[in-house]
Amino acid sequence: MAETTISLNHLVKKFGKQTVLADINLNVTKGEIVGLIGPSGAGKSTVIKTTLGMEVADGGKATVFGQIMPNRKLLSRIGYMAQTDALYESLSGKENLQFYASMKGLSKTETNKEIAHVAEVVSLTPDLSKRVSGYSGGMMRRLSLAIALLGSPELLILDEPTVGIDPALRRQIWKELNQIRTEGRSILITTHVMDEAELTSKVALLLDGKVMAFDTPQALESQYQVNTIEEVFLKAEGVKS
Ligand SMILES: Nc1ncnc2c1ncn2[C@@H]1O[C@H](COP(=O)(O)OP(=O)(O)OP(=O)(O)O)[C@@H](O)[C@H]1O
Repeated sequence: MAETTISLNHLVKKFGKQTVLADINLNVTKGEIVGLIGPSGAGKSTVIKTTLGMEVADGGKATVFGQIMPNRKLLSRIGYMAQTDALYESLSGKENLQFYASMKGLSKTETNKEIAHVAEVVSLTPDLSKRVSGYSGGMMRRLSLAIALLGSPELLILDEPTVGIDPALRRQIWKELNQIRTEGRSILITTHVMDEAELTSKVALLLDGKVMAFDTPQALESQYQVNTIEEVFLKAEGVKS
């Protein structure tokens, strides 16, 4: 059986009186890209934050690499890209990467090699010496993604990594994500871009605080008798109301 990287069992999360996650069950196995989709406000970021232990669950269990989260020791094995960028704007792109590489414990040689690679993946090589305060929103997203990729983590958790990124570069980034998958590493990714959901190993559709559907894109399309994940999404939402 494939090794489980993330396992969410009956996860519950409330904010005050609002139950955002009612009963989340989801597994991500080694070498798999799992796409988390759902309407705005469905709780995708909350799933991610609870998985990482940044939010404390009100019920259920989140394990990563077989260990209950939060667990600080595991964080060095996880590359996380949040929806909001955590960048040092007075530093250059390269200095930001160097800072995060040192946080991840990379050696000087590894740091140089890794920075060259991740900057290339997100097409930031010519802009690395510029201060981040002069970056566009899309460039900041790309730098955040490059930081998450640093050190080849076994697990990547990416919250809408391709927002504000043009189609050609998006394609290049997905090429890298596929490469990561073939290396046996795992990815949990949220997206609003349904074309991207088609590229995942499995799609989890989040509705009403639950995972309403979880399967390969092809299986979901045949189950809902449609041709695209976008139609699955619309049909699932329609069935709800
Ligand atoms: N820290 C918080 N305190 C109170 N409410 C919160 C908090 N974080 C999230 N929520 C609420 O939980 C719900 C789910 O938010 P979340 O950001 O997880 O949704 P999402 O599916 O990621 O949305 P989007 O696609 O728009 O990014 C929303 O109603 C939001 O207002």
